[in-house]
Amino acid sequence: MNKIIINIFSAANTSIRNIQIIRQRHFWKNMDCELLQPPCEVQGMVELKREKFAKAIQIPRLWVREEKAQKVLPVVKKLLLKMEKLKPVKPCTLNEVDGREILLHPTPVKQWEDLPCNELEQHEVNKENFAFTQIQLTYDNWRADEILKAVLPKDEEGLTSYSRIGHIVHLNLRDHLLPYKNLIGLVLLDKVANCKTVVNKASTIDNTYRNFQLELLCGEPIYQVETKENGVFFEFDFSKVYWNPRLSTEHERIVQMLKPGDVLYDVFAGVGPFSVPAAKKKCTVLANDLNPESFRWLQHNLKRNKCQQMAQSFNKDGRDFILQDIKQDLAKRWQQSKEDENYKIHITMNLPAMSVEFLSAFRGLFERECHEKTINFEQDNLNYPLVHVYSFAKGTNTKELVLQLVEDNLKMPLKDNLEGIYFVRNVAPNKDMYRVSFHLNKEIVTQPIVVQPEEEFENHLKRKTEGEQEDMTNVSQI
Ligand SMILES: C[S@@+](CC[C@H](N)C(=O)[O-])C[C@H]1O[C@@H](n2cnc3c(N)ncnc32)[C@H](O)[C@@H]1O
Repeated sequence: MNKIIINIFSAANTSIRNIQIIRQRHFWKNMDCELLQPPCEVQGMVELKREKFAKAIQIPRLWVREEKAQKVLPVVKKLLLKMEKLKPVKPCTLNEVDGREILLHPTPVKQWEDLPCNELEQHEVNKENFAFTQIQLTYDNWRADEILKAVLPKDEEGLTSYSRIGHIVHLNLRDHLLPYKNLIGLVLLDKVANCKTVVNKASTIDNTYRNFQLELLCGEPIYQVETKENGVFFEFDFSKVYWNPRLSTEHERIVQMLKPGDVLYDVFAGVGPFSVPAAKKKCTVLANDLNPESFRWLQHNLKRNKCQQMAQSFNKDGRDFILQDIKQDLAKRWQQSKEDENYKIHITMNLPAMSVEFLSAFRGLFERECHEKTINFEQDNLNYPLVHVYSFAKGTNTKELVLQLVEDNLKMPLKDNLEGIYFVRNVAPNKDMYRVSFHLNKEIVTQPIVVQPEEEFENHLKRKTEGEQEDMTNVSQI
């Protein structure tokens, strides 16, 4: 089953140019036609009463003899009334003659003259074949977005999107929509194909393992899902690990950079959206996550995709992973480094609220080896990893801000070794997620951060206050 992010009011995201194209092609939006909207009494409904959506309306129709139907249908195809669970063409016997009733859209067709009359008359279909007929609309005839548009307050932003993770629909409802949460859940459960569970993000992600705190809105409390991202299968318990389908494009960007034979060190691997496709691509992978549940599913997903022989997985703090496992693997590679080596080494660090703080672990990582000359840092072709570190930034000049954050934490400016700063996604109004990609270099890995005694004392105080604040508020974001 696929994960998807659905913009349920897709027209809201359609550019003006696209709307014009749609108009030229003669597609009429049902919700622009009052007659085809749900009854106005449903506006503001908090408890879902499906029967309140029943509505009888008069619709233009053509009746044609059975033997003429095949010729006539293409002539009026663009004018058909299209709604959920409604067949616009139905068998219909009139005056004991077998024929078809063709329902037409009431926006473009108000009278016989609105039809391509000349063409129709060539098929012996004329004004007598045209009339208005009554049809009964029900809750079943509208899509989820149409139902919600009719119900939710008109003066505030409606439900614009939701995420799909296997059978789970995941919402992040704004405060003004909370009174409608049960109704929204039921409508989605009714209307989204294969949906069995609807959950709402209960609060900001405020725990170490970054998994969403979920509130079950309706359906079964089953959180074990199977989903597919970029052609790779993932299984996990959505209530216990971090998974965000909105990152699938970014995962794909990184995986596309990798070639068979490359190396990936994934510091905050989660259930493996970078590591599993990389291992599948025959890269050597060292993947780590602190959350024992993520670690378990990471191992499972490597096996599930038959690539566990390419990967080693670790369940420890990211700093220890850098200081111990990345260091050991890199040291081995650098000691055995050959002239014609052409694989690349990548390091992914996706814990955007905090990843930058782990960068200091690279400073002086090989100070001793440099000093003792067990690794030759004078050689030109040393294979320095390309680090992809993710960070959030708020306000304006966000791109400059993330670079500043990286440099502040590395305590070193990025110069030629800066590969690029890339916008990943907008996380909240005024808050963006970025990737800063840069190469480690000799200065970074051989020169430790020198902390002045006063600065050390200040940092100690700062860490202490920050720690206390975090304990008190316990709030941070993804
Ligand atoms: C934002 S998620 C990213 C997961 C995955 N790489 C992705 O792109 O979807 C961050 C991950 O870091 C893990 N994590 C949090 N703190 C950590 C730490 N100190 N050391 C290692 N992993 C940590 C969490 O359990 C979570 O799986």
